[in-house]
Amino acid sequence: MAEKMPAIMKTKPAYGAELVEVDVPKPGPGEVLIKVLATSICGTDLHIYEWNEWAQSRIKPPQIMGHEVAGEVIEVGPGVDTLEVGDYISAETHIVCGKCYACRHNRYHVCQNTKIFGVDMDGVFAEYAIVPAQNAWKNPKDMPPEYAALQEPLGNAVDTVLAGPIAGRSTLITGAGPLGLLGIAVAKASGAYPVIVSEPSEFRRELAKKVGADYVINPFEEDPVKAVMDITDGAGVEVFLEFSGAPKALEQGLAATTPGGRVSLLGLFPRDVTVDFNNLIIFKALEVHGITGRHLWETWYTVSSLIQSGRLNLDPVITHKYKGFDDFEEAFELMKAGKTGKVVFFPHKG
Ligand SMILES: NC(=O)C1=CN([C@@H]2O[C@H](COP(=O)(O)OP(=O)(O)OC[C@H]3O[C@@H](n4cnc5c(N)ncnc54)[C@H](O)[C@@H]3O)[C@@H](O)[C@H]2O)C=CC1
Ligand SMILES: CC(=O)[C@H](N)C(=O)O
Ligand SMILES: [Zn+2]
Ligand SMILES: [Zn+2]
Repeated sequence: MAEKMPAIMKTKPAYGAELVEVDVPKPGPGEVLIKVLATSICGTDLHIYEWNEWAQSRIKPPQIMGHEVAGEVIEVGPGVDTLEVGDYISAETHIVCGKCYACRHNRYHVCQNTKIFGVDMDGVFAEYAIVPAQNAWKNPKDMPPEYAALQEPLGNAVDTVLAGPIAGRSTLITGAGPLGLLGIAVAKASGAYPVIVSEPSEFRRELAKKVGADYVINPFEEDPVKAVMDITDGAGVEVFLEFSGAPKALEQGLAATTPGGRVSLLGLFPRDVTVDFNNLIIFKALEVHGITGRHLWETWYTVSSLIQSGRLNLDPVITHKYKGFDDFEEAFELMKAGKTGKVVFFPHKG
């Protein structure tokens, strides 16, 4: 195996990233080295690429980017007895402590000492990468690597959609970015109907329909609340799933939710948000869930089963595939322009 490898690295505290040659890492105690078979771009990677305020407050360049991955174990570090060479794995990105109040209440997804790989340490946008053995998830051998890499964001979508009953429920999804598209796939696979999607990008509304949305709305051209009321004969939706991070979408979604309905909030807002709590939440007795990360490890079992069931319509979600990293800047710029669903890199050109 080569001693050097290409990697997409945040080399300096500024816009963009660089494709650089770095040493192939060695696994330390409790770590494995994987050959990266597929790795996909997350919205968080875009924040790091663009070097927004959050990224400036959290990322310490130089650092290899990326955290959505599928790979083959090629070397096992000292003390690792749960994995062996040849295992086909993906990785939970939250490295949790197991000791804090949250972890001791089985709430690992909100561990108070969470470290995230690809965010707080070198990630997986490379030909080889280090994964903590405690974060490895073993994949069935026949799962396509591009699906296996998507399990991490699919976990966010599963926790959002399945935070309450969904089968047979009318559902509004605001935001059909990569995560919203995965949310549509999970909602449809789980029996939601109708699935109504509010999304201003025409490109992404078309993707939403391909994934299985029953109705799509352009919130910049028509009132989504009125559209939802027309579709639901004035009742509103039973379930509102927020995947946009847009304050207006939040307000519209709450107004479109039927009294007593359920709300799951995954989208991250750019700033503090003002909401009419009395009339949009309290007097409607809405059930509201904040969603983050993935429940460890039950969400991974659910995601893997959903993929293996064949009921998740993932192919329309994966809009761009790249062999190697040479065109990574094109990939990031297309994603920034909202002209993609999920973007997947296959690092090895052979
Ligand atoms: N809570 C968590 O653990 C995580 C949260 N996130 C957040 O989830 C959200 C979705 O992630 P991505 O799909 O990657 O984001 P994205 O930014 O690619 O997609 C957001 C979509 O919302 C659409 N949108 C904008 N204004 C809208 C409006 N008024 N009504 C309806 N749609 C509107 C945009 O056109 C875009 O397609 C982001 O805010 C991201 O930061 C992502 C990962 C984990
Ligand atoms: C930080 C991330 O983007 C990651 N997908 C997560 O679920 O926390
Ligand atoms: Zn992510
Ligand atoms: Zn903890």
